[in-house]
Amino acid sequence: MSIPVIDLQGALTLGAPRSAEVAAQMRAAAMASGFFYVRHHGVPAEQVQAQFDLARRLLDVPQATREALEMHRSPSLRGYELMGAQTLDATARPDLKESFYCGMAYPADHPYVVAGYQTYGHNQWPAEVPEAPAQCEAYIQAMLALSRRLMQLMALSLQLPETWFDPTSDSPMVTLRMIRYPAHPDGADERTFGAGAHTDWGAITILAQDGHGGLEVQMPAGDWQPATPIEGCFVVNLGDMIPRWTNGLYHSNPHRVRNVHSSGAPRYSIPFFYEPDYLARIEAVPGTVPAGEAPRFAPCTAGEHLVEMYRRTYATGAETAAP
Ligand SMILES: O=C(O)CCC(=O)C(=O)O
Ligand SMILES: [Fe+2]
Repeated sequence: MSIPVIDLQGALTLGAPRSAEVAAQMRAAAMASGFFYVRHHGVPAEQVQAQFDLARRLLDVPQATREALEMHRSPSLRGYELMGAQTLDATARPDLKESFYCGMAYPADHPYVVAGYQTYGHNQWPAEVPEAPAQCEAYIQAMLALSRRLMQLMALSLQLPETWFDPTSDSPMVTLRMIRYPAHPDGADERTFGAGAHTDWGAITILAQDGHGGLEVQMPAGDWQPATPIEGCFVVNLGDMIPRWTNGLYHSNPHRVRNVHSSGAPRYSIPFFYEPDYLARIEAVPGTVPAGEAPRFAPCTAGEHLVEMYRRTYATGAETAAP
């Protein structure tokens, strides 16, 4: 089994002619590995390239800046993740990666910012990269539009009205992360990873990766397959909220990274994590719980779920954090 490429041409707007065909392809992928590539996604190649250039500048700031803007200094866990700070697979060594996190610029008087909900507001930007806030906000808006459309196609794939999930997206929790993986060390043991095996926690992840490769996905049979970079495509994968929403019909599969194919160069990747509104209730949608059976997951809010996942993978004891 391999990871399918889904062509979004003719399916990028509500009711577009290829929507049903694309929804059927999504359903098949979601019931298998929970991973697929998207082609003709509407985001210009130049914008993606510019984001990689920015990632390099953001991660090249002096170490003192990275430490001063360390993510746990921000109530919403935005800023720099230092090398080795996260352990995505609790049985492995700390991840060999560093990253910069940012999110949507919600205004200070937004009720969720006022309430102090994690992931709302409070970005930390390095003075060395003055173009970062505006450029990241534009990229986030492009990713958010694509995420919302993918959620509409997912609704369609579940025989629901295309707009079914729209009300859960009023004030979404979104995280943009720019990651750098150093070359995998020579002689590294089998417990060493750039990102240890994990499932994503949210709804949809849209990943831009550079040309090196290194991402591997665990297929339903248990084997690990490379998610080889494909020019012009994003990798999309489903996070843990989707099995909750679909009573386990759709999957969020484990994946991991080892930067072993880059001939010693660092690997950059830019995942965008789309999660619904903090207060959105995540429970099985109609048609997914067989008659006479109880739902497989207890209902929860999206915020409760996310906060718990950050707590589990960062060793700092902070109440809240994202893969
Ligand atoms: O870098 C990658 O290719 C994947 C990163 C990832 O899985 C994550 O940040 O959740
Ligand atoms: Fe991930």
